[in-house]
Amino acid sequence: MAASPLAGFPFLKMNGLGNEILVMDLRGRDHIITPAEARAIAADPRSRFDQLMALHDSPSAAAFMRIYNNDGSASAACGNGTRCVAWAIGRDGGPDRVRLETSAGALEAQRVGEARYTVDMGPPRFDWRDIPLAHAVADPDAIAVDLPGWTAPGPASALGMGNPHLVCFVPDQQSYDLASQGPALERHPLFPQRTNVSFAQVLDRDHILLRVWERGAGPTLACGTAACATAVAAMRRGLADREAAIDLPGGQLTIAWRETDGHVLMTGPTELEWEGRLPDDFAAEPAPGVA
Ligand SMILES: N[C@H](CCC[C@H](N)C(=O)O)C(=O)O
Repeated sequence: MAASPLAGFPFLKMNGLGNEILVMDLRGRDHIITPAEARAIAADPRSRFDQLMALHDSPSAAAFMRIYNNDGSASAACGNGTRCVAWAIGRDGGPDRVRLETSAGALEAQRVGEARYTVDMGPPRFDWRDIPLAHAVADPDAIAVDLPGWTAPGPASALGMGNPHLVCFVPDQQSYDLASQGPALERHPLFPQRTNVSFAQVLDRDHILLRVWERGAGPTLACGTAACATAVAAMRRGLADREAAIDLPGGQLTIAWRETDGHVLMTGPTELEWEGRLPDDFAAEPAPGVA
């Protein structure tokens, strides 16, 4: 098997509140990581990730980001990963403010501490075609998500942050096991591209407990776009003010839904764990019939 153009390629192993992020800078290269390569990289404990952030050349930003889940699927948004990319571009005297392009639009990240960033994640998407949903719904905040043998705690919210989100509000996290319902809800027929699944417990108008089953990655310690989606859904329901602290298993994000332009601002930390290289004999055999 021919050596992959990724053989020996460097990476940064980072995390955003424990959400495991790999950053690979492919700017100046013309290789686009395939789903099979992403899965092979994730399968190696030395380069494991929840999401892989691949940086490519952009005419209008520091980089265009291709985002991969560890199942090889693509996403147009990753909040924790975006903070990590901003740190990587800004390290060693780089810029404190970084513009990044994605297939869902441009993002601006601003350093607000040594390894802490505020990212303008853009506006939430409520139109069914932008989330996306399989069809129009009467009320995106009244989605019935009962499953065989499981009664949802109430009507859920469907919205997008460049990626799809289903937010279920629960009276207490202890009595709802996300791991048992996550896989089915991720594949809820209303979501043609699957969805990220959030169980949110509103503690106060500025404080929400959140657990997330991520599309293409399963349970993670934190999910930035889910924190954005959950905060917006709570605000739309009148359960939270325009800024809230979101407590995830990995730590806390602050989310603000700005009145002036409707953009969602996410603030949180980044962490560099190690710098590594893919094996010199790295190769990924695509699954038969799959790219
Ligand atoms: N699993 C998500 C992408 C990563 C989102 C999450 N890690 C974040 O920090 O926003 C999706 O397929 O839409």
